[in-house]
Amino acid sequence: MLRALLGRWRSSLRLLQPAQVGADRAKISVARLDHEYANKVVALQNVDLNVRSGEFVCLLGPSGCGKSTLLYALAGHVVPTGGSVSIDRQPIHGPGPDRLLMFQEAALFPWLTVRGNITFALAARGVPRAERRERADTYIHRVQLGGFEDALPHQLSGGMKMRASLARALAVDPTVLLMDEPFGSLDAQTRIHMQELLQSIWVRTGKTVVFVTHDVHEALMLGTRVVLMAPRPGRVVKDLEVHLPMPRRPEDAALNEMVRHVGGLLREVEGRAHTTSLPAAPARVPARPVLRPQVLPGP
Ligand SMILES: Nc1ncnc2c1ncn2[C@@H]1O[C@H](COP(=O)(O)OP(=O)(O)OP(=O)(O)O)[C@@H](O)[C@H]1O
Repeated sequence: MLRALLGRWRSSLRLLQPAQVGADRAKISVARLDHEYANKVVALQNVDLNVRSGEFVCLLGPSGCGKSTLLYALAGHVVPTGGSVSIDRQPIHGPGPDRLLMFQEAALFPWLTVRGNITFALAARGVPRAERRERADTYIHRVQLGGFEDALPHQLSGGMKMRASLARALAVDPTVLLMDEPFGSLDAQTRIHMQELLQSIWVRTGKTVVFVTHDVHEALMLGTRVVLMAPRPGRVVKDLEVHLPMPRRPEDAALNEMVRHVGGLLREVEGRAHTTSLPAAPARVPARPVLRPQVLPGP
């Protein structure tokens, strides 16, 4: 039984080599990305990442490893100090309507109803008035908020606000959805519920999603890929493809075996980060760090 289980999770998690997702086939292409903040912190160094259309990529790593900086570079809110980011082979020079960034806060206008928040966003994107209400209601139902169309944000729970925010994000139909720990402030049960909801919506829409988290279980519940990052300097250390069928259940045994394994990798990264002595102003590390990936068995 145990052997069968181990066999199942091992064959479901594969180490991905950069060449396996070529830039030519990628929806999002990040090449040799560097970012150094004004205070000399090297948030990202030499990051390569290609994301295929319809992938759900989770950026996982300890605090300070550059997950958000990478996400904001994709959103166009951070202008990297080196390298390039392109979407559909078009270089990114700033924010654009093809990408939508979601945060931990639902960021709803408090004076607008749930429907009003969504129709406002649709108006801002140039959706004709006649279409806005119907489209808003479609997504309100999709996130299971039917009956709350006319509720104001203060009348909603944290999870409901996040569902409203998700409905708004989906209604404007970006090509790429960028999510920065969106469920980080929710209680454990609501968080699981939101993960299940997001999964079912993703299965249905096939959106390209890049999702930042430091929670291994969340990454493996949601991701078709988990990109493990390490800090000082921020970099990618492992790119893992997750072949577990969707929808995934939080209690699934194979998923939880995988969580234990990836959790071990994360602890290794965290351990190394803590033993690294930091100079007061971290200098730029000249070469890409030597990685010794623990190669997982292939298919
Ligand atoms: N605006 C900024 N100015 C200076 N340094 C910054 C700025 N934003 C982030 N940093 C630094 O860059 C590094 C990467 O930060 P980033 O927020 O991208 O990491 P993260 O992995 O998302 O962390 P967390 O999980 O804590 O949000 C950190 O050392 C952080 O202190």
